[in-house]
Amino acid sequence: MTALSDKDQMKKKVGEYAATFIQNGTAIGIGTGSTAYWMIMALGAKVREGFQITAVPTSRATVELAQAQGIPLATLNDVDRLALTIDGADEVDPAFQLIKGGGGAHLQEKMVAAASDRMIVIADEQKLVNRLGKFPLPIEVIPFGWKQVQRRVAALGCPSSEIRQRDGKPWITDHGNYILDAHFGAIADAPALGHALHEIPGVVEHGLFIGLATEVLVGYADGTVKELRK
Ligand SMILES: O=C(CO)[C@H](O)[C@H](O)COP(=O)(O)O
Repeated sequence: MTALSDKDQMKKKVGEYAATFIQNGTAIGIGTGSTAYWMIMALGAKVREGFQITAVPTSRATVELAQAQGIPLATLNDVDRLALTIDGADEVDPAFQLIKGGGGAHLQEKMVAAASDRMIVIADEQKLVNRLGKFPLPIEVIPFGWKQVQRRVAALGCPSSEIRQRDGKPWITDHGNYILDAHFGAIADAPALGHALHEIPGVVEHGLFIGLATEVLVGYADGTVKELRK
């Protein structure tokens, strides 16, 4: 097995640490991405030791990973509320506002987080920012007429954006849509921008997570994990 990079070590530490927050007998949301991967692997080990859990996955990729680990799954329609969601992020600011959607799963991730009593964000230290916006903001859009959405996004102060591509073709989300990656630069008022984006016909969901994260766990290069408080 190849050695993990320093960054992957941070992700592994924080993902595994987060799994210790999961309580036996609860229903939880499980995130998507390379940090959530380690939390799901650790959860799989707990399940094999007899832990009783029901997990609502946030993407098809997470369904496959969790199934391979033998983690019992449910859909969001099967549950009333979730005790906890654990998920990664692309950027985290001091007010625990997030940019998510680097993996294009932010639509389901936001629905699952919103149905959860707590959202624990797991991130390596490189994800911490003073102001959101260096990471391009993922916006899930209906393929029909997406250029109209792009114009409206530009009018909100976004100088450039592009449809996410794979192998020269638009990358398609789990829900059959495109992702518009919008380069806003430093975002002065994330809640206001989030509301404005929701006013654009054709926007399905954007990657600004406001008022959802309750706790942030950060993995540092020295191997430590810190729990941030607001
Ligand atoms: O929002 C996400 C997927 O839609 C991920 O949580 C985010 O992109 C962070 O991913 P990673 O842990 O691989 O850096």
